[in-house]
Amino acid sequence: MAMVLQLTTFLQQYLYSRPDVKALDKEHDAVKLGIVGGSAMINAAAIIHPVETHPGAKIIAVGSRDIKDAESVAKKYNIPKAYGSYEELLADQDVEAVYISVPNGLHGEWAIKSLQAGKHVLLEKPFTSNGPEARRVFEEADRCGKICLEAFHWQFHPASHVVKSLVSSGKFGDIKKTYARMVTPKNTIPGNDIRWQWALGGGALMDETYALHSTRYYVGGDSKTLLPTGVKPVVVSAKSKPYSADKRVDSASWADLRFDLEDGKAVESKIYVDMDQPNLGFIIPKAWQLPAIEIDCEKATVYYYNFMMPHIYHYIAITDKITKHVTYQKHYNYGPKWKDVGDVHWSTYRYQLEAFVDKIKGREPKHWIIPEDSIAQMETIDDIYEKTGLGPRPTTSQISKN
Ligand SMILES: NC(=O)C1=CN([C@@H]2O[C@H](COP(=O)(O)OP(=O)(O)OC[C@H]3O[C@@H](n4cnc5c(N)ncnc54)[C@H](OP(=O)(O)O)[C@@H]3O)[C@@H](O)[C@H]2O)C=CC1
Ligand SMILES: O=C1OC[C@@H](O)[C@H](O)[C@H]1O
Repeated sequence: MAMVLQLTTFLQQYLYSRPDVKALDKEHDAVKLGIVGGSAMINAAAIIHPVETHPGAKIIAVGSRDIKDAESVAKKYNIPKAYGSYEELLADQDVEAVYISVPNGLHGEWAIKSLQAGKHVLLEKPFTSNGPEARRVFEEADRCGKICLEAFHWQFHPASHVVKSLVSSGKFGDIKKTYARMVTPKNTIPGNDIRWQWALGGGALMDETYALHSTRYYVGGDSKTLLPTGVKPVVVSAKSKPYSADKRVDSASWADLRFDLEDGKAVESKIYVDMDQPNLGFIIPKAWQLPAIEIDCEKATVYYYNFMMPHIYHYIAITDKITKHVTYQKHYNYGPKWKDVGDVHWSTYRYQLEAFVDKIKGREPKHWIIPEDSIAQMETIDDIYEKTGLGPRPTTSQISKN
C-alpha cells in the first residue's frame, strides 16, 4: 500500500505539474492557504497539486520544524513564504486557512492553535488521538467561528456517492452485513515511520481508519442527503496484533461491529486493518488487496474496490443474489452529488478542496464531513481499542505531563 501511495503521489505530481495547469489564473479573493507540517510526504498529493487546479485557492506559506525543510518545499513548489516553525506560520495574518499534516497525535494540538490564530482548518485523518480531543477541537472551532474539516478525502469522490446512493436506494433491499479491509504488505512501512509511534498516535486502526469510516458511511450515512452522520456501532468484539517493537501499538486490528439502526433493524459489520500484512506464501505481497468494502444487501452484494483512491482506479461490482449476474460500474466524475462539477482527472483531494473552499466562501459545499461524524469516528476507535485491551490512544500533548 505504501508503494501504491508513492506511485499515486508520483502520478499526481506528474498530472498536476503540467505547465498549462500551473499557469491557472487565481481569483482575486482566492483563499490563502498555509501548510503546517511542510515536509510531510502526503502534502503534494493532498493539497499542493489540488490547489494548482483550483482558481479559488493558493498556497502562500509553508511551515516546518526546520527552516531548511520549509525553504526546500517552498522552492520546489513555488510557495512565496517559508517559516521555520508552525507558530510563525500561524502568526502570519495573510494566511486564512491551514492544511495540517503533522503526525496523528499532534493533529488536535495544532488544529486548536490554528483555530485560535483565526485560521480555518483542513485537518488530516484520523482527526485526533481520541473522541474527547475531537470534541475539544470542534468546541474551539465554534468558539472561534472558524471551519474545521477532517480530510476524509475518499468520501468526496463521485464514486463513493454512487455506492452510497445504490445501497440507500432500497432497490437491493436492506443492508444485512458489511466487510471492509485496508492493509499494507509486510515490511513496507519503515520502522521509524510515524505510523509505528505510540506517542504520535500510531497504529493500524488509526492510520487505516478508512475501513471503519467507509463502514459507518454506507451503513449509517443519510440516505437522502448522502451525508455522513454521527452513527456509532456497538463494538461486539475486537482484537489487535501488537507491534513487536511496541506492544501498545496495533500492527493489525479486527473488529466485529453491530449497528442498531433507528428503524429497529441491525447490521453486522466486520473490519480488518493491517500495517504489516503477511505475504502470500511468505513471499508475495498481496499488493492487489487495495482498500475495499463489501456491502451485503438482501437482493445483491455491492463491492467497492479501491474506495480510498478511486481516482486512480476503482470499480463497483453488483452481484445479483438470485441470478449471480455481476454488473460493473465506474464513476470518475459527476455522480449524484457533484452533478456537472469536476473532471475525470480530479482526485479525491481535489473534490475535497472544492468543498473546503466553497464552505469558507459561504457557498453550500456539495459534500461535507460533519463534526458529529468525526467525533463518532474517533469515539468508535476509542471503543474498539478499549475492547482489544490496548485502551484508547492518549492525547499526545498530555503524555509528558502525566
Ligand atoms: N489523506 C491521505 O491520503 C493521507 C493522509 N495521511 C495523514 O497525514 C499525516 C502525515 O502523514 P505522512 O505524510 O505520511 O507523514 P510524514 O512523516 O511524511 O510527515 C509528517 C510531518 O509532520 C511534521 N512533524 C511534526 N512533528 C513531528 C514529529 N514529532 N515527528 C515526525 N514528524 C513531525 C514533519 O514536518 P516538518 O518537519 O516539515 O514540520 C513531518 O514531515 C498523518 O496524519 C497521516 O495519517 C498520510 C498519508 C495519506
Ligand atoms: O491515509 C493514508 O492513506 C494511504 C496509506 O498508505 C497511509 O498509510 C495512510 O496514512
